[in-house]
Amino acid sequence: MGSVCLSSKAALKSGCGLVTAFVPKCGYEIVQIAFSEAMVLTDENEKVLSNINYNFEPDAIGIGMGIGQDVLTEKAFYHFLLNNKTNLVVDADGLNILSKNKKWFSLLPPKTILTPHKKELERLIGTWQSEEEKLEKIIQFSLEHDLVVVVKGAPTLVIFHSEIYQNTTGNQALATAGSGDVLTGIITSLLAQNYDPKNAAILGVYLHGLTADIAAPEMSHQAFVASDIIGYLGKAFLSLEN
Ligand SMILES: NC(=O)C1=CN([C@@H]2O[C@H](COP(=O)(O)OP(=O)(O)OC[C@H]3O[C@@H](n4cnc5c(N)ncnc54)[C@H](O)[C@@H]3O)[C@@H](O)[C@H]2O)[C@@H](O)CC1
Ligand SMILES: Nc1ncnc2c1ncn2[C@@H]1O[C@H](COP(=O)(O)OP(=O)(O)O)[C@@H](O)[C@H]1O
Ligand SMILES: [Mg+2]
Repeated sequence: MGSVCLSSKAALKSGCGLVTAFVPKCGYEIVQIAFSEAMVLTDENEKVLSNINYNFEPDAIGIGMGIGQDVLTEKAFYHFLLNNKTNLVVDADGLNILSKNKKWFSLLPPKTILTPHKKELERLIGTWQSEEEKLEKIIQFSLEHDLVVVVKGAPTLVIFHSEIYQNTTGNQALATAGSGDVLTGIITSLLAQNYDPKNAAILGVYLHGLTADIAAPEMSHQAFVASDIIGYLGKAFLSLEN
């Protein structure tokens, strides 16, 4: 549930106006207490997502953080993809479920943003023997399914069709639990604010890293945790204006 709190808070503190978290019943109090600014809708199931539905049209959706891979959730994810037309960011176990059902790539809206770390990427596109082969496979994957791929790492790359953007911010302070969940919240928020998916990914990755560059000299790499990324977003946005 922590990953949902982190990505919801990151989204609201990246400038979108409203955030609704969709969680199993067990998550209702947790999210509302952890982050009262988020609205919370619950699944009918106590423990896992079994039926993803809501009666409003979000501007963007981020899905996958903390959702696990229960068979009920896989089925719910499939039905969600069948009906969804909203701009989408898929992360974490959302990526892992896609990797187990590769035919579902065709259900993703155009320019859907995927945010795999190295292991999630391997599950999506298979293994590679060199950096060149890895990039070729991702470009092929992006062209074939019209996807924006955020290749998380040091440095992070954003790949869209045959375009490769290398991020210039960030440091080892980001190697901490939940920092990817926060990144998904930031990118989803920018997508909801009408940034083109490629630019939402590029700007989101840049801001995410920038928080660590600003914070590390003030609080060390060791003591920096995912919530600090959220805490330093304001300074990161302000530094863009200089
Ligand atoms: N506070 C929370 O609630 C958190 C929840 N999280 C959720 O936990 C679930 C599992 O996420 P994980 O990413 O931990 O699990 P994964 O199973 O996707 O990745 C874990 C394994 O992948 C490999 N791996 C991960 N990153 C790698 C890298 N950069 N290079 C090489 N190998 C790597 C390692 O073998 C590791 O054991 C997700 O749904 C995620 O959203 C995590 O994001 C952590 C924080
Ligand atoms: N040494 C590093 N330098 C820069 N960024 C890093 C480093 N290690 C990890 N990161 C960043 O931290 C984030 C980790 O994401 P992820 O593995 O999904 O974390 P989690 O699932 O715990 O939220 C990615 O954005 C990655 O680029
Ligand atoms: Mg992650």
